Amino acid sequence: MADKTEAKKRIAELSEKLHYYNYKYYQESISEISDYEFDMLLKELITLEEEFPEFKSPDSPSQRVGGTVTKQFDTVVHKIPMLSLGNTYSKEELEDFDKRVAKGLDEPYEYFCELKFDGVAISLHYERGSLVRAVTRGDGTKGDDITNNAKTIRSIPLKIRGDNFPDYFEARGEVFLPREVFNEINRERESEEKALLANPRNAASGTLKMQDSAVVAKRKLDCYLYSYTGEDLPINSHEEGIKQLEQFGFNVSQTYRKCENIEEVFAFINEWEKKKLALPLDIDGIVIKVNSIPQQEQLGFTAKSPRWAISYKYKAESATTVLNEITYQVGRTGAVTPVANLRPVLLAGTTVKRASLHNANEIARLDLRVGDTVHVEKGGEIIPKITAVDLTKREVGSEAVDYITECPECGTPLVRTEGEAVHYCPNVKGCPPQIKGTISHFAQRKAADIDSIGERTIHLLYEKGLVRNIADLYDLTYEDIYELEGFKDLSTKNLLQGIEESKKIPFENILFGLGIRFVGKTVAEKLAEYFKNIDNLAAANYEQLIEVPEIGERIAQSVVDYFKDLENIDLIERLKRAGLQMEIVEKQQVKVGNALEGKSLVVSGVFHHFGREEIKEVIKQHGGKVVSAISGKVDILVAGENMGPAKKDKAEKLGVSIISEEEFQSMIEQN
Ligand SMILES: NC(=O)c1ccc[n+]([C@@H]2O[C@H](COP(=O)([O-])OP(=O)(O)OC[C@H]3O[C@@H](n4cnc5c(N)ncnc54)[C@H](O)[C@@H]3O)[C@@H](O)[C@H]2O)c1
Ligand SMILES: [Zn+2]
Repeated sequence: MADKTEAKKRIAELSEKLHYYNYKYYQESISEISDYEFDMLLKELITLEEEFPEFKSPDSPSQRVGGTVTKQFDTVVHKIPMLSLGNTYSKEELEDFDKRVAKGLDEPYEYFCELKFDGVAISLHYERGSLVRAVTRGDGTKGDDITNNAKTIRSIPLKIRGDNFPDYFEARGEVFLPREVFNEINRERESEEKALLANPRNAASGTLKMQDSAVVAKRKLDCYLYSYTGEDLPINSHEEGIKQLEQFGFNVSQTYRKCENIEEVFAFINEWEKKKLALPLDIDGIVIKVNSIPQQEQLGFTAKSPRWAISYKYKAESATTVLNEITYQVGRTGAVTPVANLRPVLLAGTTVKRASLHNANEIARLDLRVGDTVHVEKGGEIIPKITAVDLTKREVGSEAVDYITECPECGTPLVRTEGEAVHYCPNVKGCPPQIKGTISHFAQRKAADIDSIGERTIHLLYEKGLVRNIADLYDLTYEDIYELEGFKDLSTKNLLQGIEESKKIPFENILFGLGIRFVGKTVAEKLAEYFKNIDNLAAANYEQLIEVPEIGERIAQSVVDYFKDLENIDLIERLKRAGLQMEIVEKQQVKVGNALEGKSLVVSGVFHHFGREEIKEVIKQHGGKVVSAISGKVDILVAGENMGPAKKDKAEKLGVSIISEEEFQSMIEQN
């Protein structure tokens, strides 16, 4: 692009776009475009700015770390800036990097390679061996003080191991959400019908900026450290820093490798491209660092990143194909999901024919039309998605998608609640996929656990008219099942056995299995524990329901609505008669010690070594009783981080003894 005016215009355009995506990404933890698309826009900007330096502004996205500090936390100025990393998706550019290093040093050097963990950067400050502060990267020069949130991460040591440490140092690394935990959170959110979290990185970033550390603690974040930083530290190489972090007791991922030359780096890259799916967390590439610290100093920094390091990013695999048709799926709750039916295309080793489109907004955002040529991408996720439309290939006369107005399965007009993205079929009790979905929801492992009944069997039972709701399962006879296609004596007996076994399943699981809207597994447990049996729960009114800890308005209303429906009451009567568990069985307490015998305790705040429920359990195991409110009858208040001052005042006034988590631990360890 030689034209000056055009270049100026494009630079302004790119800068504005990148500022916007940065804002979304760092402030709201939302990715509106893929990282690859973002990086390509940034690359275009850098190239243009090199050609036309007169248009490069000091606050260009090419010159600064993308984040900022927020108002909700105290601001901390970094003693040593926290920078970004240059990145590339191409091996040629990596070779160019190696050439620049060779030229800049003019002596032998080696690399230290690490995985590029896809999370959020953090700096942990240690004074005389104790954690005093945890800070986000922010804009690179100053970040947010998120110490309380970081302390909920159990692998971060509050005190480091050994006694040979500098007065002050920083351990820098990446906070992340393990993929398993992420999936678990989303399964839970799905059953509560909350919007799903987009990916583990954005979820980790959103979590770290939450105001309530107790909620953060539940999210089970983890952290890998990869940099030992400070002034005049007694180390000569990055490798020595890593070893030092390990000795201090930090969580260092055992995936790094020292490489003698760029060929070994390439081997490392290729190896992890295959192995990365087996890791407990997502990585988006490899970080290559010059190992020697004096050499790092010699190479120095640009405004935004070190010259002695670079990240090689794995490109999410993508392909181009044609959108043949949009079909619509109806789920258990009646939610309608549009599905893109594609001309089959090979992507990341599998043939892709379909991609999820989420909802009507997504179709509008992509401005998708039947017949369009589209880009599909498969990142860490299993289900491919459409990332963009190739407008140059759009056929003339193509028309915007007319979203369906009636349920494709039962013909009922769809509804869309104000402010919600999703359309629903309201015919809960008559819409086939909703009925079948309700039954498979009930049969799942976390609910009634009838593993001998799969989707296919449910379909057959439905088609034969044998099952219209979950209570019908308990009326099934040997003959009913034996006559189903594919069933023999043994499989029939197995299915009946599975149904019989479900009568022993605890009440809280059955309650979850009923599929009351917004009542996920955790909520069902809370309700069961509080109301003890189904009759109490059915009799509870809205006010009583929102009294229950962690039960919000939406859930309370949904429970009230459920039990108002006489068909549901009838269903529950039938389940009771069939012999299902409709009340909780109090757990037998395992006795571990008697240090707290006869004492009443209140727990408050966030704990480092225990989860909230866990500490209550431990108290009971040692003979203590857990109560929820401070009163004159309480003996001990176990105070975690971030305990409310009002609670503390009250406890002091009433003469309740207040102990720390550490004191609590030594109390119970004494016997
Ligand atoms: N999709 C979007 O809308 C959007 C918007 C803004 C940024 N982004 C993405 O974020 C990138 C910019 O973020 P960035 O400036 O943090 O750069 P970066 O994430 O590409 O690299 C720097 C970061 O890598 C992390 N890291 C992980 N493992 C590391 C290791 N072993 N050693 C050192 N650092 C390690 C650190 O957090 C460090 O801050 C962009 O390139 C883009 O891919 C995407
Ligand atoms: Zn329907």
